[in-house]
Formats: sequence, structure tokens, C-alpha cells
Amino acid sequence: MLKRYNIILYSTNKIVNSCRYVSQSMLKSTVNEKTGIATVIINKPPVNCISLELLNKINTEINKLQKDNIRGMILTSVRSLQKVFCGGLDIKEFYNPNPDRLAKYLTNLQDTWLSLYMTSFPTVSVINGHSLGGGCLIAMCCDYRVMVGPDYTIGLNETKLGVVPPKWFQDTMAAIIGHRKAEVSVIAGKTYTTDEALQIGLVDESSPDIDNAYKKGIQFLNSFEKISPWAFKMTKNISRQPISQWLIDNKQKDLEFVFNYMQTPSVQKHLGLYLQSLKK
Ligand SMILES: CCCCC/C=C\CCC/C=C/CC(=O)SCCNC(=O)CCNC(=O)[C@H](O)C(C)(C)COP(=O)(O)OP(=O)(O)OC[C@H]1O[C@@H](n2cnc3c(N)ncnc32)[C@H](O)[C@@H]1OP(=O)(O)O
Repeated sequence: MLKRYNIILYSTNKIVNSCRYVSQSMLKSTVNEKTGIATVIINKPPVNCISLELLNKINTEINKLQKDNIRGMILTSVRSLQKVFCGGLDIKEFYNPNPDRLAKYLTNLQDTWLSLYMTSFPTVSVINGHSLGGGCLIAMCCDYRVMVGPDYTIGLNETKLGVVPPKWFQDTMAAIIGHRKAEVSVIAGKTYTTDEALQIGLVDESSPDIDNAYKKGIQFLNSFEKISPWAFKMTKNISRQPISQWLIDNKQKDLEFVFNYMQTPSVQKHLGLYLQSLKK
């Protein structure tokens, strides 16, 4: 029994052979050959909002890392943006959309969420700036969150744009902070400062600077050194499967709901006004 356990540990804990560096301009990914830890950096100025192209790159990279047998991953934003981790989904993808592209976008978002939420390796988001809407969602997909503070904000603010966060957005938050707090949060489109997010458990740790936040992220990943990767993967799977299975079983229905309401005149009007308010 012990021997079998050791074999599993060895075969899945193998450190990647070489340092891989992928720079796809919008997304930079490095794997440290000594530690087997990947750092994935979103780099899409000015605010790292998620276009269809960026979504594709994130999903492709997660799937690659999945095959690479890495030991863990840190997801963060390029430092030069200074105050934004991720400005959310690109609202321009929803405003006066091309229907084919909109359908592609929504499908890719479902797939990317499934990949990121269900990784078989531990993940940490180092939230080095504002993290709103879809930005909050990708941070919440990770197993651990360290947020730089005190001046940044995080939250699912979709209702403020006149749109509806799908069930799996809401479930992802409820799994972290509990149903009641998540309900109050999403219906009001609430955003939280770093301290508030720490207080309600939306983030696990806060840090006054990025380097320290990154260190805390690495510490979290190192805490799995003595955990069998197989046991980690199976346990996480059991914990997250009910939420992910809902989406797998309801992908088409979920897609049609958003695809249809997104193109209604009243939703389009709200989105237009919100985009305008950002420009001011
Ligand atoms: C079937 C599958 C269903 C899947 C679900 C799909 C849909 C569900 C419903 C829709 C869900 C949407 C989720 C979202 O993520 S909505 C977006 C939420 N994000 C926000 O509300 C953030 C908005 N941005 C800001 O608050 C600020 O920009 C900031 C991030 C705090 C940064 O502030 P600052 O540094 O001052 O930068 P500016 O405000 O000046 O912005 C610069 C520039 O960028 C444009 N911009 C900002 N955010 C977005 C965005 N999310 N999308 C598109 N564009 C954005 C902003 O308009 C400025 O543009 P200009 O330079 O042209 O003026």
C-alpha cells in the first residue's frame, strides 16, 4: 500500500524538465524549473479587461500547464499596470455585439472557468490591483487569494451594469464566503476594499506590497509539498464538482439565457451608459 502511494507521488510530482517561457503578449507564463511553480501574468493594458483573444490565451495556457505536471500556479497582473489586477470582462464584447462572436465569447468563458476552477494543481491569485466582475471571478477560481491593499476593490459588480452574473459566478462566490453574504453581495453588485474583502473571507490574506503578496502565494503553494498531488486533485474535485457539474449539465441553457438577454434593447442601453461613465 505504501509502495503504491509512493509511486503515485513520484509520477505526479515530477518537476518539469525545463524552464518554459511563453509570452503571448497579453499573457506571460513562466515555469520555474527548480520549483515546478508557474507564474502566469496578465498583460493587457490599460486595465487587463478580458477580450475573446485573452480568454482563449488564458484557457490554452491553463490546459498546457495541466499537461506539464506543474506543482502550482500563481496568477497575477503585470506590475506596470500598477493598480489593476483585472478590470473584468471586456464590456465591448457585449455592447452592440456581433452575434457569432458573442456566442464564441460566452462559450469560451464557460470553458475557461471550468479549466481554471478545476485545475488539478494548487493555484493562487496575487491580486495586485482592482479586480471587478470577471476579474473577481478568475481570482475566486483560484484555491487561495492574496490581495494587495489597502486601496483596491474587488467584487462581482455585474448588476451595476444591468446584467446578471450567471449561477456559476454566484456559486463560486458562495463557496468562498457563504450563500447569504454572496447573495447580498451579488444582488447589490457590491465591491469591497482589501480590508473588507479580508474581513468577509473573500480573500485569504492581504499585503501592503506585491513582493510580499507573491511570497505569501509561494508559501501557500509550498504548504502542499508533503501532500500527494493525487490526493489534492481528488479532494479538490470532490469539493468543487457540484458547482462545475451544474455548468457541464446546463451549458446550452446557460449560454442561451445570456446570449438572448444581452442583446435586448434595455440591457444594451445600460451597457452603453456604463461604458460612457467609464470614459468620463
Ligand atoms: C453563457 C456564459 C455566460 C458567461 C457570463 C457572461 C456574461 C455575464 C454577464 C456579463 C458579465 C460581466 C462581468 C464583467 O466583468 S463586467 C465588467 C466589470 N468591470 C468593471 O465594471 C470595471 C470597470 N472599470 C473600472 O472601474 C476602471 O476602469 C478600473 C478597472 C478601476 C481602472 O480605473 P482606471 O485606471 O482609472 O482606468 P479607466 O477607468 O480610465 O479605464 C481605462 C480605459 O479602459 C476602459 N475600460 C475599463 N474597464 C473596462 C471593461 N471592463 N471593459 C471594457 N473597457 C474597459 C475604460 O473605458 C477606458 O477606456 P478609454 O481609454 O477608451 O476611455
